[in-house]
Amino acid sequence: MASPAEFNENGPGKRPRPPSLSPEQREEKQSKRAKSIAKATAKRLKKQRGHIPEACSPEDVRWKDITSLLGQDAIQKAIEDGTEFDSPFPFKSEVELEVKAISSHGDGLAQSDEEGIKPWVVVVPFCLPGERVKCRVFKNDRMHSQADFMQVIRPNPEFRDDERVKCKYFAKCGGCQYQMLSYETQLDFKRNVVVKAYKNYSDLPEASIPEIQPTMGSPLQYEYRTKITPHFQAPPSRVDRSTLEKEVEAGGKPDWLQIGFNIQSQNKVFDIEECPIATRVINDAMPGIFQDVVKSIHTYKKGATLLLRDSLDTSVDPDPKDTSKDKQICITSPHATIRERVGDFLFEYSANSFFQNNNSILPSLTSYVRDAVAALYPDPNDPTRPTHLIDTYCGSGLFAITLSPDYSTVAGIEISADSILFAKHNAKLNNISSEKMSFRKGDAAEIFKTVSEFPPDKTVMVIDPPRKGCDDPFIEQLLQFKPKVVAYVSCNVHTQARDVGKMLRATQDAVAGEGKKYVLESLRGFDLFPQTAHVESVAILRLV
Ligand SMILES: C[S@@+](CC[C@H](N)C(=O)[O-])C[C@H]1O[C@@H](n2cnc3c(N)ncnc32)[C@H](O)[C@@H]1O
Repeated sequence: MASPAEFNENGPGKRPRPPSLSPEQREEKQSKRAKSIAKATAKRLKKQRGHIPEACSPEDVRWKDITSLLGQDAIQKAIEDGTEFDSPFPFKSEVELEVKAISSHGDGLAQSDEEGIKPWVVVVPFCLPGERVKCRVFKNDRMHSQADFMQVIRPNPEFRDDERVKCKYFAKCGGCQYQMLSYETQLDFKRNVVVKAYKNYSDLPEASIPEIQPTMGSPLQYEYRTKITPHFQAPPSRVDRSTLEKEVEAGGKPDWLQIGFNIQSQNKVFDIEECPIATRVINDAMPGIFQDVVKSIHTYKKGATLLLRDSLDTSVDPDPKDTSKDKQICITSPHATIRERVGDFLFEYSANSFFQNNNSILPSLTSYVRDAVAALYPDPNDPTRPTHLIDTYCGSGLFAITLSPDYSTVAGIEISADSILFAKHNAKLNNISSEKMSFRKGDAAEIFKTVSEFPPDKTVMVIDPPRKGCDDPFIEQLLQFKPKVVAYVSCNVHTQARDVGKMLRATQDAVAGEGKKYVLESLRGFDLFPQTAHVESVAILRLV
């Protein structure tokens, strides 16, 4: 027999019908429900928004790689189910996974092969597609986790040969994760980064993107880096300064003092004795420089970053033609002047300002840009051949000076006052007259105010911005000025793809039917940083 609770006017086992609500009560109830849904949605969106990375940021580039591995359907389903943040791998769990792909930053993208595990990617450094790895999860994010590499369980011999690794800190240090690869494979992987960048960020039809050329390799694959910046932390507060002073005077090195680079994925420094990608003079100078830090560590209140830069000896008079007195030295003062040769040109710049960090590839890089533009005008008597060059984001004049033999008039612009002083000095050093070449300090977009006498249809514009790429006012003014050729050199192929896409699309829309639009003539990656996943890229655009 049914109990009173089970037996009611609606019949046995049925819930009692709630008393009917007045219209006001119903309205109040609906409004409460709407508010609570809005609050939950806002909370959820806030959580999600925190996870939506800025376009072209490293997180966004990684997300594109993850999306491509998981597929849009799996992501859409997880969003609909509200499970895109529910990791199957708890924090600190140790898991064995299959590496399915490599990200644009050189990390393995791994997945579980266990049945029933939801679509999820684990980003693991130091492993390669086709390998089985063991890793420890340290962060969970949207549809992916990040993990520390622990061990390769099943290597992929097609790619990996650990005998190739030259650095004793491999997999402890966060850098140089491609050392187990042949150099050929490193260049292939980097070419694929350029391919993906243009696919994901240019928003251009496939037909507008030329076949991406093989990545230009670096003549030196170790001992190439002309600048390194190891760092160390200040004495902990528990340490008594005078005891410390006595300890270091007696030749001791406190255990807590580590001078070097950060441990992979940690904010913790480890001691280094060498850095095989840094030049020989930097490695030779390193022990003495570190010893000076140890001796004076009691004087530091904060941690510090050291600067070690390879330079020609600047106590010798500079001579672009005479290399007989060239001697490499290691410079540590940020206020010193650094000197380098690039092909037949000599450059000087302030130690604390920008200069490319791999001198060995600079002649190939600069002559590639020069030749790629010249190749568009194979006939030397072609009256349409460009005569004017504008070097934007010019630093101390690298492209303006090395390309200058092909042009009658050259202008450069750069935001750093120091670099502009050196650009002017470098023009003189290389015997280029101030009538032919001028530099000014300012935001890149300001160049358009000063080049009114430059004929746009005979002007080549080099663009070499920082990682964030060009800002919109710059691109807008470039599109008004319309230089005949644009050579876009970039240390971030993703922002380059975005900017090149804007330039092509804008001219396509603005002058449809008139026949004046930018086309992408060529695209090529440059390996300025062998053993790392980083790639630079040169895009040549022409107005046709
Ligand atoms: C990637 S470096 C290239 C420098 C030079 N082309 C070279 O290869 O040595 C980018 C340069 O852009 C400069 N820069 C950054 N923002 C700028 C801006 N808004 N306008 C002009 N120059 C800028 C930096 O100071 C830096 O020298």
